[in-house]
Amino acid sequence: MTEQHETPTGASGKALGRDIPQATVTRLATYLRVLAGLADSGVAIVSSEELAVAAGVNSAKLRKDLSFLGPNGVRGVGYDVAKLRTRIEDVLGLSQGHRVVLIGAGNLGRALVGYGGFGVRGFTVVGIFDNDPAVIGQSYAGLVVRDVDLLVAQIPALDPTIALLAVPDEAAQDVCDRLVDAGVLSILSFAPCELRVPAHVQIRRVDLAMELQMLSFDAARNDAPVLPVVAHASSGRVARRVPPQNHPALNHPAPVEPARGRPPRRTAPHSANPHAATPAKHPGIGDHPMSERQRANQQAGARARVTEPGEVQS
Ligand SMILES: NC(=O)c1ccc[n+]([C@@H]2O[C@H](COP(=O)([O-])OP(=O)(O)OC[C@H]3O[C@@H](n4cnc5c(N)ncnc54)[C@H](O)[C@@H]3O)[C@@H](O)[C@H]2O)c1
Repeated sequence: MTEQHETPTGASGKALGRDIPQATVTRLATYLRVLAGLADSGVAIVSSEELAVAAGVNSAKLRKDLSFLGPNGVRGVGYDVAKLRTRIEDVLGLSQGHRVVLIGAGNLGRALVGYGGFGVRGFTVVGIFDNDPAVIGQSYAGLVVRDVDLLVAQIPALDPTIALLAVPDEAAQDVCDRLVDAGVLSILSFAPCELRVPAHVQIRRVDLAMELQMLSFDAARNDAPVLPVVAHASSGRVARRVPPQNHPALNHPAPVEPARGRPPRRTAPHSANPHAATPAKHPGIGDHPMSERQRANQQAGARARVTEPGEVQS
């Protein structure tokens, strides 16, 4: 995500009476996503190592991030998933949920309001505005598109906390000004142009073309073939998928001969060709019976990695 302007201290920092670095806020959103998955799997307690692995950060960074939330977790036991989730939601200002208005019911706008993931995360679209007579009055996601000329008059009743801007570039500043006049304090713009807002208004800009350019640059810099890539929507971090055989998790050392005198270690039968590229088995997984918690955590970790297999941070 391309950050355009932000107030120096986010709402989360204000809520705690202390500053939380923006990078930490971004990672908190990732932890929240992982915790939601753990909770769905019935996991009640999670260790910092498990949570860190599932979130794709090292555990020291995770502990540092969570230290901004005040006392959390029990040494040697872990974090209470439900409590930590509630705490992060509080800090991110998500506890009450958000009411969202969309301006621009075109290709992108309709896709956005049709995306079910916003509602699950507490973002409810409460109003849609457009200026095209052919679009006004149409229904999307159960909402009738309103005339943008009524925006300033109708915003107070809708009481949105966030506005999504999905209008063409040339209309973006005018609509942005109207939103500010109507008292909207947070705007997420998909128009790639710069927008001017007063200092008390937070605006973030999603410039997908710029994200693609950054990936292009990354590929050129590494003089590598362009590989499938993933972008972390929550963090703006860009990652490159690497071929599975290059994934660090598969770079296990070669088997070591058992020490003389010790009983040989039981291993899976070798393939006929000892040099065949069989996938390395992750130590520990499958070797020992797992507790319910470990199994749930493994699933959660796997799920978290499903969208990011073989990635390395660039
Ligand atoms: N579609 C994409 O994949 C995509 C990707 C990245 C960025 N964007 C950006 O998102 C924005 C929207 O793109 P799109 O493809 O949905 O465009 P679109 O033309 O399909 O939709 C734009 C909508 O905005 C409405 N509109 C125009 N002027 C308006 C105004 N003054 N007030 C209210 N509504 C107004 C139009 O009637 C239309 O319904 C653009 O700035 C575009 O650059 C789009």
